Amino acid sequence: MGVAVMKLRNPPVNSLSLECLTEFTISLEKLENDKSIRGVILTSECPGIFSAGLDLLEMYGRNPAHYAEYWKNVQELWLRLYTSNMILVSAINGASPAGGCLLALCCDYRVMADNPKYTIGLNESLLGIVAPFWFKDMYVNTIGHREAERALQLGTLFSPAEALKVGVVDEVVPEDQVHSKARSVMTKWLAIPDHSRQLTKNMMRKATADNLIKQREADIQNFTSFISKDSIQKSLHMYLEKLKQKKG
Ligand SMILES: CCCCC/C=C\C/C=C\C/C=C/C(=O)SCCNC(=O)CCNC(=O)[C@H](O)C(C)(C)COP(=O)(O)OP(=O)(O)OC[C@H]1O[C@@H](n2cnc3c(N)ncnc32)[C@H](O)[C@@H]1OP(=O)(O)O
Repeated sequence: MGVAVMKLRNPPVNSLSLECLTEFTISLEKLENDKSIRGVILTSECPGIFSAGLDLLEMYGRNPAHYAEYWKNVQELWLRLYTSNMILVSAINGASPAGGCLLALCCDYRVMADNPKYTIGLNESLLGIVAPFWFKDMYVNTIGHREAERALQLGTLFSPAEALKVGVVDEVVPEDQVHSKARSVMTKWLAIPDHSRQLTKNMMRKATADNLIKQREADIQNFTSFISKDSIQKSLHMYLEKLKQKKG
């Protein structure tokens, strides 16, 4: 039926390393150029994790040129996903913090597994960093200004039930039904003529995408100088240590 399934596979936690981001963007571009493909189901092959978000090791202890290169690729993936002409449905089968949530938010419809261990949200403030304005814009577009304001400040990671209530996801289903539900949602969306759906999607999303397009270079510079600060590097170090200690 012209539907591709994209499975994120970067063990152990599907963090979005530079290599992973680049491969993702290229795959997406290929699908976009394949006229037989009308829809993509985005999911994960890592058990219990949709995506741990941006790779912290790409943003910690590197040089400004690396940060700039990394951020350019984060922007590129986001622009491609958010403005895709294809129908994107995410089958969220695990934890989905920060950049993981961003991937899901780019989709036209989000189905999440009903497992309270899985959480989703833009938790950047918990790491001592700040969600960029275009993450924020997409959050506001999805859940409204007040909910986004609160969730961004608190870095809230929502359980599936909470995510459904606030509108971060569209549906919560038993874990073993995430994929079948994503497929049935896709079937429904495929019934809409592409041209009218695409023009409508473009109308809804263009201003948000253009907001980044017109200041891409400045955004890269902002990110690079922000992430290079000693205080921010210290926060990231502490967060990485906390992740390590969780194990021991
Ligand atoms: C004002 C100007 C503003 C300009 C903008 C500036 C800045 C904004 C920049 C960026 C926005 C950031 C977006 C992000 O996405 S940041 C990443 C946020 N992600 C997280 O907080 C998730 C952290 N991870 C977890 O919570 C857990 O790992 C998990 C995903 C719930 C999985 O838990 P589990 O118990 O299964 O695994 P472990 O915790 O043991 O992890 C295994 C292994 O993976 C490492 N790891 C986890 N997450 C990441 C990651 N995101 N990047 C890199 N590495 C990660 C973890 O440390 C373990 O490593 P180890 O070596 O110990 O095995």
